[in-house]
Amino acid sequence: MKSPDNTIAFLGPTGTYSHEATLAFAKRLGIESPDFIECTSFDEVFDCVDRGRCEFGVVAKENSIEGPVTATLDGFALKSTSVILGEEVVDIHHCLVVNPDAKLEDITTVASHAQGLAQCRRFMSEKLPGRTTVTTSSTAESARLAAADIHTAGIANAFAAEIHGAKVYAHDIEDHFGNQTVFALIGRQGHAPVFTGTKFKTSVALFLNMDRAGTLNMILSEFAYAGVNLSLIQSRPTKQALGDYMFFIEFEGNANEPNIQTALNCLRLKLREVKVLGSYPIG
Ligand SMILES: O=C(O)C(=O)Cc1ccccc1
Repeated sequence: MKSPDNTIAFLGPTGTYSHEATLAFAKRLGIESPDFIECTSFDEVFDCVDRGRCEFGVVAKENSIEGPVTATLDGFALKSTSVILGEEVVDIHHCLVVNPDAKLEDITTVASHAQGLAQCRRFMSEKLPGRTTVTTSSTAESARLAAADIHTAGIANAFAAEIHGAKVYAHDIEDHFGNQTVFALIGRQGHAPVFTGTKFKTSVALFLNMDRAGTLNMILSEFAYAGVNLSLIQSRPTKQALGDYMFFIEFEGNANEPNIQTALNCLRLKLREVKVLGSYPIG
């Protein structure tokens, strides 16, 4: 039986980009022999952490081509009580992976995680036009499918191809040079900080009272007045009613700094909820 301590949940199986981020976090945390829980979705990672099945989880937060990972933002904002403890940037180099006996003309279907498919649209329309696309739970899962079926190609990294028995047909098939994804290390609500640093970033989810003119302007003014530099603002539907949105905001600084506490307390007076998702070192 695994102990929750030193156990990290991530989007599996072995060979995903999440796995790579998880190994980097384990190293930074100084965990010598971590136990892992391989999940089939970011939702499941949140569940594992929220229910105390593991101490840590790893979720993809933002991609340089596709932008914020909406499943993760929704997890933080609407579902989970987990907090962000740190970030790790992973370089993403996708390969087209196929069964060792497959030729390109055998391929009728291209499978991958939604992020993988979205990051390789140009390659697919040039080299594999008109093929059926299938969304898999992860990139490494698509390598596993490709290894088992001569007609299915996957989009995954070379390590995933190697361990799941697929062959790399083409390297670096992503649409843009410098494709990177930021992963978040998460822990249960109230988890003590695990990383130290000099520069911090804070993530918050803001829920409005009602749809009123000037609310976004008011939110931005509080941050501007406190001299807080925003690095991300994203609106997401609350899923309560059409047109009902919340804001996911990230800014430089730590939630325990006085000017930031003042800004957040002012927002608490005017908004339905201010959920601090975590302050963690960057850079
Ligand atoms: O499926 C994976 O490997 C993941 O970790 C999710 C993902 C997919 C594609 C780019 C970045 C993260």
